[in-house]
Amino acid sequence: MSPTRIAIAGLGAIGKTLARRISDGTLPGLTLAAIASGDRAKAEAWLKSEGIACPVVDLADFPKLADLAVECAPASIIEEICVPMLKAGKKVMVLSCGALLPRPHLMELAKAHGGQIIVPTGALLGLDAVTAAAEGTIHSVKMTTRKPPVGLKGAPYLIEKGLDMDKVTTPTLVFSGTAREAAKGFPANVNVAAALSLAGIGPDRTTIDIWADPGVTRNCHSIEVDADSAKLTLAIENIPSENPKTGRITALSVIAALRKLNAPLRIGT
Ligand SMILES: NC(=O)C1=CN([C@@H]2O[C@H](COP(=O)(O)OP(=O)(O)OC[C@H]3O[C@@H](n4cnc5c(N)ncnc54)[C@H](O)[C@@H]3O)[C@@H](O)[C@H]2O)C=CC1
Ligand SMILES: O=C([O-])CC(=O)C(=O)O
Repeated sequence: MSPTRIAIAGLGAIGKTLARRISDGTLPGLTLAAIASGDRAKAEAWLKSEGIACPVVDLADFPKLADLAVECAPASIIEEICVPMLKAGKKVMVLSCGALLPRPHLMELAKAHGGQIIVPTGALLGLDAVTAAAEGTIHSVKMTTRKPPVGLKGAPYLIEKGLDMDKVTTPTLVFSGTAREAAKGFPANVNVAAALSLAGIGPDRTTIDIWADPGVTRNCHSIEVDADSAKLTLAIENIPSENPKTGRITALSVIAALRKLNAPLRIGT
């Protein structure tokens, strides 16, 4: 069987970890085929320093070079990454999944051309159980996120409300609303809420409270799901990566999902 060719869009905290792990050959049946970066020269210099041989290309070139593209770039360029791949009937693994909520046409494009959008569990946990519960009836899904203020800095919602994260000295509830509203107001901070909503009862019935908490050093998410099959109480404390907004486990979740693509034994839903 020929190897599955993987492209990476975005060579940041997640993309660099992926590039290292795919190129070192520890993921059977996968090869690193292409990378797209916001800064081509910087990307080429980093790849050289790591001894990774991989072309840096334009996003439009992905469909001819790769079978699956991992989107780990700013949410604002999700269309540029997904549209060419999906039109070619290929797969895209999307990390900026909050940006999927206002873009149902991307799912339609996947359906029309036989492509697929894969949202990995990412910085969260329990999406296996939530998707299983969704095959029955889920009554409610509530999430609480608690991050160090620096992990929320720059969010459009905070800027709009004039909330300065440098001035937060006590735990502060900065947002309470639906996953859809959270994805819009915090596009680089709570993709996890979007993933949870897509797994369960959708972005308008999934709710989230976001706390800026100077007392925590990790990105903490807790989830309560009430369903006719089970009651779930889930919690994760993510150690930040080189990007304080992004937990280290996110790239590992992508690697685990990629490993499952061709695995002879597949664990979990
Ligand atoms: N679903 C989940 O559980 C999680 C999702 N995320 C999301 O994943 C995405 C990536 O996260 P990080 O790696 O931490 O971000 P990052 O900011 O470290 O890296 C993003 C990279 O994209 C590059 N980029 C900018 N414009 C580009 C373009 N036109 N083409 C290609 N690359 C471009 C930037 O130069 C940067 O290196 C973010 O949207 C983040 O919010 C992060 C953590 C968890
Ligand atoms: O917890 C993390 O590490 C990242 C996070 O919330 C997200 O992007 O959704």
